Amino acid sequence: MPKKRTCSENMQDGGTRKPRIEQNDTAGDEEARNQPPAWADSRHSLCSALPWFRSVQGGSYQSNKLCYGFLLDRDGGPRDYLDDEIVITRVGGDCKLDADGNLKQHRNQDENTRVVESLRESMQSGLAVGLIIGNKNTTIARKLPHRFNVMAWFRVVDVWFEKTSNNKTGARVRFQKLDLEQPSWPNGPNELFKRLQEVDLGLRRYPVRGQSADEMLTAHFAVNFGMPYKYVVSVDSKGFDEAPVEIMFALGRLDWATREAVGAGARKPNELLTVGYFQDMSMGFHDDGEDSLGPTIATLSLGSQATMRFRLKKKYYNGNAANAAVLPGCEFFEERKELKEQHENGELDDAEYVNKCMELTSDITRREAKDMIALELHHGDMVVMHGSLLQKYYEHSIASEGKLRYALTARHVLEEKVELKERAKGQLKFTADQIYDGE
Ligand SMILES: O=C(O)CCC(=O)C(=O)O
Ligand SMILES: [Fe+2]
Repeated sequence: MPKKRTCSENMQDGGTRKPRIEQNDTAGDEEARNQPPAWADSRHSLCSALPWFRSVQGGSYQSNKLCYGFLLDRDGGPRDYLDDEIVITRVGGDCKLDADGNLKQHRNQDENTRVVESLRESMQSGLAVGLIIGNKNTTIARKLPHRFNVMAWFRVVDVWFEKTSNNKTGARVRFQKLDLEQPSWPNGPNELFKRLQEVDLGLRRYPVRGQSADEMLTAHFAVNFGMPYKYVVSVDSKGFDEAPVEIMFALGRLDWATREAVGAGARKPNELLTVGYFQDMSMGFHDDGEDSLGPTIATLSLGSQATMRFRLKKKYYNGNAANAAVLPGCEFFEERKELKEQHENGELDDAEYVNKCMELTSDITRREAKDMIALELHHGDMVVMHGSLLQKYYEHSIASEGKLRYALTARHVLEEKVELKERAKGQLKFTADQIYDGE
C-alpha cells in the first residue's frame, strides 16, 4: 500500500521539524498529529512558504476571485466559534480598532465586498481553503506553539451578513474541515500523550502483594496521586498539590466524563492512578470493588490500542445456591433462573432448591467464564464503569497491544477509609485551563 501522505507534505512545511514522538505504531503520521502541519514565526516566512497564502497583510488571500487561505488571528468577537472541525468567524476587512482596543466593523459589507465574493466563489467551486491560526487569536483559549500555525484544509460552507454591535453590516463565514478522517491538530489527547512522556511521573513496577518470598513485579508501571489507593499492589500516593499539571489536566477530563455518564450527583474523583504499559504488557482479571471505593471509575486511554475484557467472576458463572444471583451469561442460565423462580414462589423448599442447583453444576468442570464484552480502546477513549454490582459480579482485564500506552483512572476513595493525616492528598483545586467541558 502506498504510504499515506502526511499533511506536512501536502501543505508545505514552512518551519523546522521537531523530533518525532510516537503515539502509536504508525509513527510516520505522528509528527503531523503533535505539531501543526506547517508553521512560521513571522508573517513574511508564512507568506513565502505557503503558495496559498501570499498575503502579507489582511486576513485572507485571494487570487482569480477565489479565496485560497484564511488567517484567524486576534480577537474575533464573542460570536466566533472555533474547534478543530468547525470555524465560524467574521470575514474580516473593513474593521478598525476602537478606543478600547476591540476590532469593530467600520464600513458596511455586502455581496460586492471583495473577500465576500471570493469566499462565495470558493464555496461554489468547492475549493479547499487553508486555515491558519495565529497566537493572537483569543477564541481558541489555548497556548499555541508558533506565531502562525496551519490548521488543515477546510471548505466554505456558508457566508452571510449580520448586524454588528455598532450597527454596521458585517459578513460572517463558516468553514468545515475537509477531511474529517485526518487526525486534527491541535488535539488534547495527542498533546497530553506527548507531555506525559516528557515529565517524570514516578512510574514504577511494584511488587505484587502476598508474593514476598520470590518478589514478583506487576506487568505494568503505576503511580498514584490524590487519596491513597491500594489494589493488588500498594502504590505510594502523592497529594494532588504535588501532581504534575498533566495529571490535573487528565483529571479535569475524567471529572467531566464521570459527570456526563452518571450525572451531576456523581461523587467527585479524588484519586488518579496512572498505569503505563510497554509492548505486550497487561493487567490481569481483577475488579475495582475495594470497599474503600465509590461506585464510579473513569479511565482515559492514551497511546496504543488495548482490549478491555469483561467477564462474570468464576463463582457467579458456575453458580450455586449460595450465590443467589442468577446472572445473564452464567452456565445453565435458563435452568437456574427457573429453579430460582420455583424457590421464590414456594414450589421448591430450601433443601430441594440447593439439591437441584447442585445437580445442575455437579458434572460440569468448573471453568472461567467466557468474555461478555471485549472493548477496543483507542487513543483518547474514555470508559466509565458505574455501579458497585458491576465490580461485585464481573471482573475486567487489559491487554495493551502497541509500544506505549497510558491508562489514567480516576476514582472516588471514601474519606472515612483513609487515615486522617492522608486525607489532604485528595483535595483538589482545578485551575481554569484544567476544567474540561467536552469541547
Ligand atoms: O488499563 C486500563 O485501561 C484500566 C486499568 C484498570 O483496570 C485499573 O487500573 O484498575
Ligand atoms: Fe481495573
